[in-house]
Amino acid sequence: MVNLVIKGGTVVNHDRSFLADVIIEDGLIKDIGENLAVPNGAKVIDAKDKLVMPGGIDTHTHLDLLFMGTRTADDFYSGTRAALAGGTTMIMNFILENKQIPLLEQYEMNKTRAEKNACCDFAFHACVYNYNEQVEKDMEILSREKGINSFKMFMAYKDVFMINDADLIKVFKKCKELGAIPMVHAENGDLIEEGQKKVKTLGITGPEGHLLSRPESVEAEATHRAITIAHELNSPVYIVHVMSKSAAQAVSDGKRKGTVVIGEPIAAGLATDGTHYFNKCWRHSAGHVMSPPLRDDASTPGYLMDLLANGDLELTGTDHCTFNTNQKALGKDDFSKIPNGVNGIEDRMTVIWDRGVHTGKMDPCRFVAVTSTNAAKVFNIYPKKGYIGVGSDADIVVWDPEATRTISAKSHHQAVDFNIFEGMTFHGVPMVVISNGKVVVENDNITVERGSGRFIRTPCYPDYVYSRVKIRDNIKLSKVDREPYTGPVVDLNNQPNEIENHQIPNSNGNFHNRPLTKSGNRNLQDSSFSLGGEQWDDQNSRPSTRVKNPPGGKSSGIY
Ligand SMILES: NC(=O)NCCC(=O)O
Ligand SMILES: [Zn+2]
Repeated sequence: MVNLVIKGGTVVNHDRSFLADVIIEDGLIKDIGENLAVPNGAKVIDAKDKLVMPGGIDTHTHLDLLFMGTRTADDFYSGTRAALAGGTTMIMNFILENKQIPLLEQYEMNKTRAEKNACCDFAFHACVYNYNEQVEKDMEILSREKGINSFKMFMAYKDVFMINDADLIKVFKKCKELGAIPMVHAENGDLIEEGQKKVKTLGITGPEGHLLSRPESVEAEATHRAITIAHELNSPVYIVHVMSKSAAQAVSDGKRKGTVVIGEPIAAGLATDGTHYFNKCWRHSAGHVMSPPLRDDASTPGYLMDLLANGDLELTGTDHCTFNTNQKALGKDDFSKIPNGVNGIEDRMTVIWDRGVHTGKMDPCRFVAVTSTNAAKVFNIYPKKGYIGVGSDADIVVWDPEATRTISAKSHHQAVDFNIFEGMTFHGVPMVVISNGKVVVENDNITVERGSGRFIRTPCYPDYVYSRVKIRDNIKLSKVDREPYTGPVVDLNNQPNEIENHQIPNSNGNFHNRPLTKSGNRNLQDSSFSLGGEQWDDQNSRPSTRVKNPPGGKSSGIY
């Protein structure tokens, strides 16, 4: 393999940055230091005034996915090529096939496709739609033998992928037993079904119906539910694509309560918004349809970026799931049939640099953490990935922080004919991208090799996620030592009839629900309201019940 030397740049890791040269040999980082000698025959990359950072890890992609009746525009080749063009050197794709196909078979199908076509390294998350013995067995094999440490469940897509709460809890428990990470798509699928019916009844068929039928509260409720389940089980939980302020707030609150919750915003949610659903152009509007939807509150992207900067949100993906306009058009007369998904695999790094670092919200080290290192830690592949250190994989991006890029579907490398960031100019551009020790992007020239990407196994029990869980599991609840109760115990077989005891007819023949007090008076918790003006205890003497002067004074008006 050709050796490389990156000369004179500023190495940026998640924890510090420093001036250094980086020597790469056989796909690995061989040495890091100032003024290193250039080995014979090595190619030199001038990184003066540039940043040398770990290549991005996109935690959430859907390449080569058959979804809502049609296959994504980007497959493993075009998708990973575009990823590299944008400075991302590893993707994590969802195994999401027809749920009738056993999970293990789904895994083999995806692995074969990716190994043949991917140009950068890849890992997988598996999806689980229900729980039974077969699923349990497959989860065990996937996590113990096949290198999968994450399982996603959909709380939405009713009758397609949606899992019920009882099974969701079982999968969480199984994940915990295996040291895997339960991930959730958090939206309330039942409420979405109601929302879609309601919106259609109003005659709304266009893409705005997508947003209107999936309001923020539907996302926030499911996010809160998933975090509550995790909290009660002392399990970690990973919330994919946090799209709204209130869902993000649920993640923040969960963290404050001590739940091990990992929140993943995506490029789309960090730089554009749901006002596009109201655009007069159907193509434009439908091009933004994804789930959960972008929010029509224009301050949401900035809010999500704030939380990404302060640590409440942890890492970033794209949910890259692209459909061309003629595919989106499957829903031209019914918004609920528009294939869900948007682009981002190529755009994410630039978008986050611009909206995160260029705005002063985060420093370059935090940028590295949220685009690469934290993903490597969460999925247990750090410091092989996500780090510029001796022995780490040579997945590196030489970054120009000042250069700008104007995004357009005409010039991007994603196979889709639409880009949600069309015409937007962002600061921060990859000048050189190195994948597995090879230069694959240099000044806009892309030289990738189909099938060169390797499958990266993600081992169970990542410390970053599980160390707190393990400690807490050892903290046992202790009982209170006390003298046993020796007094009488009521005999349940010898009770007066409950109905006779509790329901007392009033003079109208209606029933009050509470028994008399010990002194024989009406229980004040019981309503004394009667339309007839009569009270069931009218015959008993009561302390003054007539109010001559009502609060607020006597009225002399007519009313
Ligand atoms: N997100 C989306 O709109 N499409 C991909 C499937 C999913 O993740 O929900
Ligand atoms: Zn997704």
